[in-house]
Amino acid sequence: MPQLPPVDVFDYIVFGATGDLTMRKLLPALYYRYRDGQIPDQSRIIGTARSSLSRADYQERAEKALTEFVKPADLDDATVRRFLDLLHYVSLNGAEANSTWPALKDLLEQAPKDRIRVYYLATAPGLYGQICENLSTQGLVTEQSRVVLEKPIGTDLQSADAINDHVGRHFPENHIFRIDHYLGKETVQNLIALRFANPVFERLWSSDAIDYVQITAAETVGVESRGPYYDKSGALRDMIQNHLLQVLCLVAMDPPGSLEADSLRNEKLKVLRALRPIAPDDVAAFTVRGQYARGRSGDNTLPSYLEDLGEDATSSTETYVAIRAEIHSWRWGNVPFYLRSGKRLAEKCSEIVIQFKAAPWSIFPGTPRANRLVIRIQPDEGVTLSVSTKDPTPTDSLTLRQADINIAFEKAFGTRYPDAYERLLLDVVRGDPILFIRRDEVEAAWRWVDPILRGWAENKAPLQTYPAGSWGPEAARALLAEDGHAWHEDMT
Ligand SMILES: NC(=O)C1=CN([C@@H]2O[C@H](COP(=O)(O)OP(=O)(O)OC[C@H]3O[C@@H](n4cnc5c(N)ncnc54)[C@H](OP(=O)(O)O)[C@@H]3O)[C@@H](O)[C@H]2O)C=CC1
Ligand SMILES: O=C1O[C@H](COP(=O)(O)O)[C@@H](O)[C@H](O)[C@H]1O
Repeated sequence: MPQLPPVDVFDYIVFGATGDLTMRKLLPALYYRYRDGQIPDQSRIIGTARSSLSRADYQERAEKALTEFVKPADLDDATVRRFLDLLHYVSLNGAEANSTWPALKDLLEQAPKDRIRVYYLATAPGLYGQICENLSTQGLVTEQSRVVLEKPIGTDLQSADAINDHVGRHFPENHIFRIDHYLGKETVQNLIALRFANPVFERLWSSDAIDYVQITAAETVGVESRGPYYDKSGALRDMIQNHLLQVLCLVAMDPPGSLEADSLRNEKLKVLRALRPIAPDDVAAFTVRGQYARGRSGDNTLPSYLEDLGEDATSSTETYVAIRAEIHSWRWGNVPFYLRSGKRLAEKCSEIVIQFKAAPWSIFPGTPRANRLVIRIQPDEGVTLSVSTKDPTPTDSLTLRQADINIAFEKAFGTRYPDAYERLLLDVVRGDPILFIRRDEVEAAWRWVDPILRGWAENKAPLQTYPAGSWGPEAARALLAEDGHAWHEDMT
């Protein structure tokens, strides 16, 4: 594999450094980039959180996280030791301008002033504005500083605006990196290549040839230890407002003029603004919200969401969403985009299904079958085009059989598929914003989501239940059946 060039020396300051995201995703991603020689040894990773820990305690936690979340074959003792040497820890309450900030200031000022600083905010979004204000008051925002904001930014348009305004008072827009890790997934980036480097697809990419589109992000895991966050968020804010809408933008946008960040973002924004609003009174017709009940997987009983939350919990938070979206544009008139995401579903699978229209007339026996393109985001990243071919079984007539043209990327290219964060974390150091979200995109996404949340809050769509380990509520099947369509797992 070609050696990637190292980035410039940097200080990565992670707020929320003891949390789930840092341990499960950020540290493993930085480890892989370090192992591959992309991170210079003089760089530092400075963890901060309120917990009182020594540097050695933090290094110990980080080592445990690497053991748990990096493939054993990729862990090499000497490299792990050298990586742990990059780590520092400062105990600090990001929400308070108290006496703990000077410790961070002292540490940062040990490095040359022009060193790249990345402030990564992996805390609850309600803290983003205050942390940035404190950084600014302490004189820690240098010309070479960037800030990374994790999703979801806010809980609705109003709170997102307030956060963006607050952060924007201390960092210029081109130094604010709003991360959505779905954009860092190889197969999501590959959508751009697939669509705009292969005219064979782009020429068919509209309502002329496409019947409908499905975008799914299904998880088998439940809410895990993130109950306190998730119960206030729910699947619509956690997955649809950001990840699925971003994927929808890449599927639906017009060709950007270039690979410049703003060129791409302008096209995505047009899609978000063309989404047909779903008014609170329409949520029953266009959305399904569900929560997992106790279910089964093989011989195992799977707990309900309420059991996962803990003793005596009550909640009407949705762990599943399905939406019939429409894009009001010349290209996509009359093409439904079905979006769905849920926890404790039957399979872990994120994919896009492009269902083409059938031939208008068939000279073959039986009902004509339409082509289908499936873009597998994860796992088993790849693309499958199903086509009709002649059935080779000797018969006296020419009958058809479905077959797949399949590319499994890892096998085809013989390379490991890096986790999305590996790419994105170093894009921030390089100052490359193409895979990050601009403020107006976040706002347009909330503008579409807010009325749905309002309709649900007014109980205009009942909360359905579904057994853990299933494909979600029956009502989600009915949502497609009304259009004469079916979810991928039900397609014949
Ligand atoms: N976990 C995931 O898979 C994903 C998470 N995200 C986003 O990342 C962010 C973090 O999520 P996650 O790691 O799951 O959350 P956790 O609850 O696991 O971690 C929160 C972190 O913030 C720290 N923290 C809390 N309050 C303060 C404070 N006042 N000052 C400084 N640090 C504080 C906590 O440490 P302490 O208590 O010691 O202060 C802890 O390190 C959220 O915005 C989430 O939406 C986005 C994508 C995926
Ligand atoms: O942002 C989030 O994403 C994960 C799912 O990410 P994936 O890369 O495994 O598909 C989800 O579990 C989490 O709830 C959400 O906050």
